[in-house]
Amino acid sequence: MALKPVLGKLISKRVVLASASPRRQEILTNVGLRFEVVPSWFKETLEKSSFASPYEYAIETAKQKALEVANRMHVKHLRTPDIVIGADTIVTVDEQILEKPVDKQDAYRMLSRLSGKEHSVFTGVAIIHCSSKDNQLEMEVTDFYEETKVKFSDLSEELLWEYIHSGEPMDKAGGYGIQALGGMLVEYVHGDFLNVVGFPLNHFCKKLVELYYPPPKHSICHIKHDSVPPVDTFENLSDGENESSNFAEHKGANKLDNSRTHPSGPVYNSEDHYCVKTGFMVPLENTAKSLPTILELIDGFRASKALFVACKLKVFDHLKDKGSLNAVDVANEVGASLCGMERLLDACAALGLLEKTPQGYSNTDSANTYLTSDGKYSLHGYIIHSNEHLWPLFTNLEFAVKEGTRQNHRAFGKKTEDLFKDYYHSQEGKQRFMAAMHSIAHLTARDVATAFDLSQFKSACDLGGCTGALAHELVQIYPNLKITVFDLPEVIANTSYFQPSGQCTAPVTFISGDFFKDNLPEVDLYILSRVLHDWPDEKNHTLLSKIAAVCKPGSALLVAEIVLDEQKTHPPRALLQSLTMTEGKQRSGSEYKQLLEKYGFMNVQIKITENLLDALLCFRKSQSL
Ligand SMILES: Cc1cn([C@@H]2O[C@H](COP(=O)(O)OP(=O)(O)OP(=O)(O)O)[C@@H](O)[C@H]2O)c(=O)[nH]c1=O
Repeated sequence: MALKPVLGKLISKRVVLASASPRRQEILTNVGLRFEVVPSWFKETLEKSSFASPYEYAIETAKQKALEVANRMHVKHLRTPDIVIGADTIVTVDEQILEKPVDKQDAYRMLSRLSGKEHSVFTGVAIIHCSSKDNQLEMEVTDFYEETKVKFSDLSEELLWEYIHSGEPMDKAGGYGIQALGGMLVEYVHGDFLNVVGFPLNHFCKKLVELYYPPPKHSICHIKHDSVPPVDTFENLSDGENESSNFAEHKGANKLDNSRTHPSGPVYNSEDHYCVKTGFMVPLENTAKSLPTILELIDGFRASKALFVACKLKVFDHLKDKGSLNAVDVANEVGASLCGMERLLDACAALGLLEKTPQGYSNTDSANTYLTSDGKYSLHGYIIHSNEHLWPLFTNLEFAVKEGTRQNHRAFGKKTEDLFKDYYHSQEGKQRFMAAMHSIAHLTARDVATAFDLSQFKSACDLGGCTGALAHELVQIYPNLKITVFDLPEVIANTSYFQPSGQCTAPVTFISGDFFKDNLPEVDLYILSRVLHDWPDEKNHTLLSKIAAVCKPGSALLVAEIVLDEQKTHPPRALLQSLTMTEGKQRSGSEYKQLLEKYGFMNVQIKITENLLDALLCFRKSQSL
């Protein structure tokens, strides 16, 4: 299938997936779609009895999820997205709609209803095209649904509970995940498997074909018995010499239907495809589903380096201050050659980081937010660290893989310990390292702080809390919390630069110490953010034993780390990070649980936040170890 023409239509657009579902993100990423994830805040509380059929409920929920995100992004003066995609998956059995279970008992009720029976999985999808006129948001909604039938084997009580205790059912409609352990419960699947997983990719692509490649009038036909238009392949698509394939220009000809995908709607007939043009087309035999991803991976390093250099030269900072500038001005501001700067600016525009107009170049909203050194969620520090520290390490990745050791000696001519000392001894190195840590901590702080309700805790200590970014967020959310940031003296001495302005910083105090050696304060809640993955087992043993010794029964430990899925293949960021780590390691949810339980921390709860860090909360059990 030549997928590129259809997905290629979205390449220059700002596509937003209004979903927190990691499965949806993965399905769309796997086919090379580039999008941002903005989970919807729409509560799934529509009155089910007011819908004539379950799929109408799923479509309406999907639509509301996407509308909420489109409106929120517009109102917050972020750049209005071009396309917002929302989806909702439900399971229906005996005319009942099953969504995500609220607790284990609920999961039990759902799974025992599904046992031995065939049920339907519906995913409703809404694609919203947005535009902004006079600051008014205009939206055109296209929606559709897909149904897949699934049959479960008879499930014994034992198997059912074992499955529930695996934790898998909790964030999934119907209380199962067909893509993982839940697959073992399934006798057959009739229809699109990915629809069950959470996103009907095939139907989605067909819908895009309908929207972006409307048929010439003579090819319109009506079909009778299918909710899916009969476009069997995407290969014979072209931009058409006289046929614009631009969505906006075609709205009239092939008006977006705001209703269900209806059997009698205008659709393609697969035999009537028109005008195959060269250009964007990739011959069928040379193309593969994964080609866009592979090409992106091949070029990924160029994009990263272009971003790093633009940040290092403070291009985004200059553009933020000056508004729109031409290449000559930017080159002069940063002391670069004109021809080099022109190419860099064009590359940044192509990557969607800058806007290019006849007047010059200007920052996109994302660049202002993330890439300037004083942006609201500035990643500048992390980008500079990536350029100066991680890039040289990755250049030596081949040696790291062959030798199984960190490559600091090759990358920097220094052993790891000496390099670390250097960091802390040179003011520049220290600030750079702290700025990198601060970037990530600040960006993730809200999601980590709200992953669990922490209002019961009165005192907390963030061990290795560095600049206090998480601590400051915590005290904003939990005004009764007093929190201590505990870190090495050389870190604490440099925290003042990172303190938030306009916020009362009194409930956050800083203590110097080495958490491997010094006494830890007695508090209700200990926090380890991005610590455990970094150290070898012996060091974690020392640290967790010390926390366990001082932590009173009922007190808790909050851990913020990337939590791998049980197959340890997701999220890719964590696995790529591991490539240059040799002492520590990334862990799955069950591995963290096991580690924490070993030190007497029970009731381990895990929250996958969809941000760069996930969160785990556990409580010190009452009897001593
Ligand atoms: C049947 C089944 C469902 N799911 C997941 O169930 C969630 C449904 O809930 P939702 O309300 O549609 O989505 P969400 O996860 O709450 O995300 P959001 O879009 O933000 O509402 C989605 O995750 C799906 O993948 C699986 O992963 N595997 C399966 O076999």
